[in-house]
Amino acid sequence: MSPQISPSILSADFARLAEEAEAVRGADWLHVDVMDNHFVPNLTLGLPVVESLRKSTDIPIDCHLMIEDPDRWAPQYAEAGAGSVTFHVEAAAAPVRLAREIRSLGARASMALKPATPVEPYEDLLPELDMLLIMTVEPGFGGQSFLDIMLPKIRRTRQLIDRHGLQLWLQLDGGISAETIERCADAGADVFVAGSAVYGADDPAEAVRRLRELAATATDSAPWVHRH
Ligand SMILES: O=C(CO)[C@H](O)[C@H](O)COP(=O)(O)O
Ligand SMILES: [Fe+2]
Repeated sequence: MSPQISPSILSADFARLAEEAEAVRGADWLHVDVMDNHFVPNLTLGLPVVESLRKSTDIPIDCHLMIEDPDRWAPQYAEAGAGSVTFHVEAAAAPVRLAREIRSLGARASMALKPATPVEPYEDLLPELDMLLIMTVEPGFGGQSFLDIMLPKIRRTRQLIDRHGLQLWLQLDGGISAETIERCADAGADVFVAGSAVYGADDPAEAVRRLRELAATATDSAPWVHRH
């Protein structure tokens, strides 16, 4: 799959969200970070904002739920019209049931792993998912530095996906920029969240194009691509 970019509105102006969505026209997704001040030490926004954003942009919404009790809340984000709903496995009581429920409501089901959560225990769950999110910072805040120590996990996950012949997307979130995206694409990721690197740029739409181009160039020369 050619690389996709999902700008994170965590780094946007929350008082002008519709305009901020327009500023990244051409992006594949709009990444919305929902934080509850329990699962992570920060508080952002919730369902009403997602419902409003959905009506004010054509860009599909990629909801990243950093909340406790996603089993209760995640389906409501699918019902609110999010195109993709990501829950954290560390918070989910029944991840398989939850992924199936999200899918049954018409959204893509995605599961996130914090940096210290290994992928291997979840190998058998992967067919239930449309996307796996590997956090490349500790969740909670934008603008943190990319954790290079995640690269081996990204490579191992790509190998697992390929070994099982799965179509699920591999998303990274945290510290993705023009400086880091190439090594991430080379390691096997194909969906990239970028907050500060996009909304901190003079021209956010141009920043999205440049990130996509850098990832595509790195992917073209990555050995894993040719195994398909
Ligand atoms: O989930 C997140 C933080 O928990 C954000 O999506 C992420 O941090 C994006 O911001 P940046 O690209 O600036 O790191
Ligand atoms: Fe996020």
